[in-house]
Amino acid sequence: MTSTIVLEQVSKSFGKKTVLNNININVDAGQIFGLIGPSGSGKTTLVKIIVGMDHPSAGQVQVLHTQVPNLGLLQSIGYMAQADALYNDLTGKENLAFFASLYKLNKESQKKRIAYAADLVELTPHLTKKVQNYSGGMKRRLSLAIALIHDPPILILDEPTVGIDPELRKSIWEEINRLKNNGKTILITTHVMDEAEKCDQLAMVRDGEIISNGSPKDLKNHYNINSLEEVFLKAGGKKHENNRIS
Ligand SMILES: Nc1ncnc2c1ncn2[C@@H]1O[C@H](COP(=O)(O)OP(=O)(O)OP(=O)(O)O)[C@@H](O)[C@H]1O
Repeated sequence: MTSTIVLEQVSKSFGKKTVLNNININVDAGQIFGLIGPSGSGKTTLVKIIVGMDHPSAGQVQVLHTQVPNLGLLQSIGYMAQADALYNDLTGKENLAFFASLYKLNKESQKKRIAYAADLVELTPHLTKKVQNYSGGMKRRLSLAIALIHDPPILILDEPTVGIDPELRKSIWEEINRLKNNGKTILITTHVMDEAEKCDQLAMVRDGEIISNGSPKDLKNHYNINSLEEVFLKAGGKKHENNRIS
């Protein structure tokens, strides 16, 4: 298997506060990799470091065998941040077109990709409305569509389904699986344990450290319990053990 995202001994401090401590991660192409952990555990900081928006205080990050940060890599990464970065004065379609042009898609591909991405997140009927009139969930959906607009091989999604209703959440997950089957690498952060179940590999983050990792099944077998929720609670109490289990 080819590793498309590799983190080696990544640490990050803000002033005297260490928020990530010696993180090692390998994500293969065609894999859904889930980062799960409580609020404030360091998931977003980790994701920003992978995208190149933040620098680690120590350690190395490579995406597609290229050292991060690298401007050229942005073309290969679809990033959905936790806070929506949208232009409120523009319509949904204009937002999509703006990002498509940043990625230098030609007119024909722009049209196709906008139609695909808007349809995926069920925003087609709302494309001509200004984003300032969108609900919170619609903004999240537009952000997801933007992350997908240039058909990148790597998708990094920071809590993509927060504020999205269960039916659409289901269809988004179907699409995430389809993308994975097409060889894309998907790294996702989530608080939702039934979403964690859908990942091929998980890393549980707590207080800036990976306290446990492996497939959902590995994690459950290791702790001899049936639900990831319980694994999470149990693993949290054993922070200092070496919990590499696969
Ligand atoms: N720019 C910053 N300066 C100082 N501290 C920061 C900064 N960014 C993040 N932190 C701190 O780093 C820690 C990890 O934050 P982070 O946002 O990565 O957590 P998270 O796991 O993504 O949380 P959530 O699930 O709520 O999004 C927190 O204690 C946060 O306050």
